[in-house]
Amino acid sequence: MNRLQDLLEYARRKPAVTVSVAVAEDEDVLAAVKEAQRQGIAEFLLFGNRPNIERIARQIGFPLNQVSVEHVEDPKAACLAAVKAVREGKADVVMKGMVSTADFLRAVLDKEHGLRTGRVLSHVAVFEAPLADRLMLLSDAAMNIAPTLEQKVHIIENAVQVARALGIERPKVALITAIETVNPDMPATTDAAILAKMAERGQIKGADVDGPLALDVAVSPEAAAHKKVGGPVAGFADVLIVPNIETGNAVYKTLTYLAGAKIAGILVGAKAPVVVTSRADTPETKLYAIALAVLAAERARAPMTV
Ligand SMILES: CCCC(=O)OP(=O)(O)O
Repeated sequence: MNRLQDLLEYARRKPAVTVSVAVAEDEDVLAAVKEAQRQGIAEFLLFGNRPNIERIARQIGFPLNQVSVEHVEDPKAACLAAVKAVREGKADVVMKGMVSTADFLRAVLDKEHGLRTGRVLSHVAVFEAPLADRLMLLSDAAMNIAPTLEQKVHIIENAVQVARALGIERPKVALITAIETVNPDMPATTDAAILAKMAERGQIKGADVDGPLALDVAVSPEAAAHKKVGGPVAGFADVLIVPNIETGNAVYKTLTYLAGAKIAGILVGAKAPVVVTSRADTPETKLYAIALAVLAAERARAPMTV
């Protein structure tokens, strides 16, 4: 797959999954739901304020006759109800609606009703940037605040799993930092060097992993040549692993708002795929994220070993 459009086409060919949406009372969320349903990608269970959902649906010309709507007034309770629908087997995927990521994730991580597996959960965004010739991945923009070295191993593994599901056989993973040398005053560079060595020694499998690499060197062969940085990843990274949530979230939103990129984001490592986009993302972005969740749900049924 080279374009997010390919992802949509893939999802259209698969049997529709059921998506439970937490706090669905939002025009862009419902526009994405409407389009995903029209394209036969997914069916929906909506949780949230029913009168508001019905009003917005009317405004955008979306008859709700094929959608289940459950009235849950309180947004946090709506998140929990949407997550529980997955736990109870009524839905295959849960999706964040018009609610903060923190409130939504609290429900996903709920000890009793949540979707924890014991694995590290991480956010993986797939993006199509106007100046790139391929799909690339970014992690983690939304879940892990300041991951430890061990958590970074799992973040890489989760991203590699998604990359391979997209058809990137052996992803090139760049560990993003500010510089290309190890500086003990910059812990992200020492972590990157350790992770690169771990991959070299087979402790991280299925990918070429290199770092520390600054973003320009990771994605631009010209920048890599100019700075004389070699290696299997420099200039051709498929996956960008950032050191913390601030970097990830800022890159995600820079791609969206300043670079004109298309983007799709989900959480990996839970019992089921979890669609996590920004509240301000467009219906198109939310639709791509649903399609990515379809791919992840499909792969969960027939897992690939990394
Ligand atoms: C993947 C981005 C998550 C995020 O930042 O969500 P909000 O913009 O809704 O806070």
